[in-house]
Amino acid sequence: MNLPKQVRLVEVGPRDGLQNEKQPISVADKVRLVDDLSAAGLSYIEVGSFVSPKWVPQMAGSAEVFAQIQQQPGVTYAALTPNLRGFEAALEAGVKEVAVFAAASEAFSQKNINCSIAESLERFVPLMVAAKQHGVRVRGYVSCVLGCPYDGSVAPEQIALVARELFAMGCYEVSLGDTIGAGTAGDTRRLFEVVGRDIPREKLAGHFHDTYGQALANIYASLLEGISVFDSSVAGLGGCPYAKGATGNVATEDVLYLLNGLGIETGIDMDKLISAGQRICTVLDKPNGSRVARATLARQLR
Ligand SMILES: CC(C)(COP(=O)([O-])OP(=O)([O-])OC[C@H]1O[C@@H](n2cnc3c(N)ncnc32)[C@H](O)[C@@H]1OP(=O)([O-])[O-])[C@@H](O)C(=O)NCCC(=O)NCCSC(=O)C[C@@](C)(O)CC(=O)[O-]
Repeated sequence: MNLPKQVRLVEVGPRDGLQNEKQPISVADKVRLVDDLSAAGLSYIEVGSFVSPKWVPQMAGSAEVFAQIQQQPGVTYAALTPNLRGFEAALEAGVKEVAVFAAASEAFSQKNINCSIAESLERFVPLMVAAKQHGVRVRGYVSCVLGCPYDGSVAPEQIALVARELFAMGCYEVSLGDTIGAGTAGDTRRLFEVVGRDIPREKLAGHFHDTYGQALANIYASLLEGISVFDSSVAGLGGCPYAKGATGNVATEDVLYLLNGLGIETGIDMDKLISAGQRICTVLDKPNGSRVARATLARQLR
């Protein structure tokens, strides 16, 4: 199978990456991160989310972040919205693209958004109607596609079912999330093989957490299945508040290194990306989760 010539990276660091941080992060630092990422050539950045501040306190300042970032032409700045209320808040903040998120497992759906899968899909209907009225594009997520922290394994057919529902209600793309980062390359190929029977592969994306160190192998397996959109987080920031022990998303720098080595175009500048990641790690006072960034920075110090 031919690998795709171009890949789009969806940078989720400012949202998925920071949502789990316990320490307060200033709006200025979040804004700087988003601006650094657009300067590095990322064309899609998930900036924040409009969810209950009681559930995810770190995302409470998302409207201020949207107000202060320097929006660049050609860059999509998106927000996560779980319901109509979140969508309306995002709209008020000037957001032009949102994402809805469902789970493939009942237990995770309850823990994450306090309702069943069916109820979550019902909640999205008025949001989708409002999004259409306002010309806002909606991306979809399905969590727990390679295992659930509460229910264990989830059948690919169940994931296909939820993904089909999201398409049917108007999502233009659905990202399949290995929330706990436990999947293998074999699981990944089977997943896209099953989900890809009903949904064109160019409308699917991969979202891999790196808990078991398999994310790059899973991305390569996805490329072999014809997937060309991947979510990643600068410096490997993150973890999900409702998936204990799950580490961050695969680091954007590491995915870029893989893609550069395969001669696949992304339009991203590695040096600027590494600087962006290192800067936020300094702010958070935590080690850089990207192996490529660590190796590059260590070489520069020699
Ligand atoms: C969905 C709810 C709101 C349901 O929460 P609920 O308690 O069932 O809802 P509710 O309608 O009863 O509302 C409860 C309170 O929240 C308020 N509320 C209601 N909606 C909003 C809103 N949009 N924005 C702000 N506030 C809101 C509402 O007004 C009320 O306030 P109170 O009267 O108690 O003061 C809640 O469960 C929630 O916010 N969950 C957050 C989930 C989340 O952000 N999880 C992390 C992101 S998902 C993820 O990381 C996975 C992903 C996407 O990356 C892919 C992967 O890796 O798998």
